[in-house]
Amino acid sequence: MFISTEDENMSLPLANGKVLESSSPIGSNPDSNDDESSKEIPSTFTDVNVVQEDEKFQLEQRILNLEGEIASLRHKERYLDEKRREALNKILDIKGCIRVFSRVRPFLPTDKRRTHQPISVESEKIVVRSGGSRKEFEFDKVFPQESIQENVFAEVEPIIGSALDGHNVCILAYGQTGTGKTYTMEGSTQSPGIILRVLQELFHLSSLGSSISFTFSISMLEVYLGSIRDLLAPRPSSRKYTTSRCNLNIQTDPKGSIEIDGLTEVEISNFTKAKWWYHKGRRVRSTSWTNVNETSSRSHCLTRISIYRYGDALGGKGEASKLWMVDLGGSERLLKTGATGQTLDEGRAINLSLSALGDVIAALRRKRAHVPYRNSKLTQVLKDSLGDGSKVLMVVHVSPYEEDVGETTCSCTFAKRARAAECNRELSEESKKQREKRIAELEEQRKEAEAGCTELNTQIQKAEFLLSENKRLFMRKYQPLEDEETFPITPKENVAEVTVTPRNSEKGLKTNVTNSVPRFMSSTVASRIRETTAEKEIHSRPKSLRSWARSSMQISGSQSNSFDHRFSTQLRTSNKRSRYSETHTIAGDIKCNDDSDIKPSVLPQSKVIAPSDPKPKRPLAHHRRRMSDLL
Ligand SMILES: Nc1ncnc2c1ncn2[C@@H]1O[C@H](COP(=O)(O)OP(=O)(O)OP(=O)(O)O)[C@@H](O)[C@H]1O
Repeated sequence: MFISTEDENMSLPLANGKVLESSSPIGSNPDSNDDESSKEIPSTFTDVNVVQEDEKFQLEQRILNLEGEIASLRHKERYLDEKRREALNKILDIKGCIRVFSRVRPFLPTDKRRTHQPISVESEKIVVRSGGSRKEFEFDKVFPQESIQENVFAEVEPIIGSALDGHNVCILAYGQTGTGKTYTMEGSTQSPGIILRVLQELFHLSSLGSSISFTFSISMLEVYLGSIRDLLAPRPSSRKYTTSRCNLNIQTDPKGSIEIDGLTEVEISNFTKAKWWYHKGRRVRSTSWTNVNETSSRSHCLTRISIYRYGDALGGKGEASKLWMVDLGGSERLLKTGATGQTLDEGRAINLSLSALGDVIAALRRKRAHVPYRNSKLTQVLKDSLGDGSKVLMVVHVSPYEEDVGETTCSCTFAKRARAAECNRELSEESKKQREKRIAELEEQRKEAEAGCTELNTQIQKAEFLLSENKRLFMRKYQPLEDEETFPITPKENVAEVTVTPRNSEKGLKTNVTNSVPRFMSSTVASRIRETTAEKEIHSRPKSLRSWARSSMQISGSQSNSFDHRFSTQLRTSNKRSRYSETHTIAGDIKCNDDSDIKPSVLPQSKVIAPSDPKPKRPLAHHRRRMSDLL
């Protein structure tokens, strides 16, 4: 509501919606013709000034209250989110940090060898019968032949939440060659496998209302004959191909985090782009024909999704985690596969690294002081995603055929080594029941906390909307001239703009902004502490994460979601500009038609490239060859 003063014809908001009816000066005599009185400042002005001051104060107060309310809601949200994460973590810990599933491949329509089936499935057990002997192998979950991709994914799904919560996660497909590892991980067009479903779920979960924002990026590599190859590097036609794609080095930072030198990393902003990049990478993977599988994978194919979390709910801190999805090369009896020459070498290399993986997992399970990661490239790459605090899920694939009983037994024995110590097998029936009860309780707690977080998030969004409206009103009324140019950008947004300017100028600009603003706009003690802590963390952080974390720290200073969005856009645009030349060089001849995905931070040891035209091109098949080619 506004009133007009007779003399100045200026509009002013009335506090608490009250209307000042009279246009005559309050407290003065309207009939008086006293000349002196006309020389004095009319009391109307004084009253109007008082009203104006009062309104200004009230508006400021309202803004401060809203800020307080938002801070308190965020605090509650953080608490509930912590509870949710704790409950999920406990559930996964009870279930085992290394979980092992088994999937039995169905008979294929093309196969006639169905005479006698040596494998049977009994509640989470695989029973292998051969030559009068009977062996039982217990798993956390067994998928019989008739299982479909959805059944498998339903069991994988909870671990995705863990990855989003900041844990490193590793999903591995293990098994004899031709038993369906690639089918499980990659699937077909009609029945997509774990990788695409995980990607879809990541985008889905991250889009649900939360104060935490996520960015994802994808990298793909294969461990081939003991060396690491970048599957998303520029095309083979590029001159840089040989040097950039092959034999990458593995680096460990002081905190034990693993980074691969020069590995291409692409920011994926949506599922379609993620899918496109994944298909691009997998087409380059080395495959070959063997007696056992027409398109046998000759390497271990690793897909890494790097997850970056940031937002106020994390108290201004940014976090990064990795989600590895690994289609291991098939363990094989070299005689049986009919491999010779290079294919034989590939088979040997695969077997050696699988055995190294088995040793690592067994050492972790037994909590040995020494874990032999260094014995293969595969285990070196996965080092920080197999050990402490990580969640590992292995799907062991077995063949339904009689003649594969030997390999099936080997695979199941491998799985037995890998299973967590606290697996069901060692528990009595009573303990199992208690364990299930505890899991149900925790699941209940997790759901409650999750619902609470969603509710709080809605409240925060409402309060943030009111806050931004009140701030706009304040700016319009009381700072119209000096802020005309920047309006409707709030002071926080000004701070955000500072993040994209060189670090040297940051302080000065921040100080200026702070000095010229009303008290609700200057940082509170809490926010200053938060910023200082975040800054300290950034400087103690590995170099690779700093640039990103710095941005996220300042993002956390924002107070509205819409602002977060605008800020990210600004940041991206800025990063895009500053890295354009780098992107261009690295991407080589990869065509960029949408550079909005350029990663907001650069892991210095990795190449970051802009996405290409999302129209899949002809398979590159550079390493693809058939046995016939070798003869
Ligand atoms: N659950 C399944 N349902 C239908 N077909 C399957 C299933 N599992 C595997 N197959 C089929 O079996 C064949 C071999 O599977 P796949 O290539 O996935 O095996 P693999 O274990 O990855 O082999 P390798 O280790 O040699 O790469 C493929 O034709 C695949 O489509």
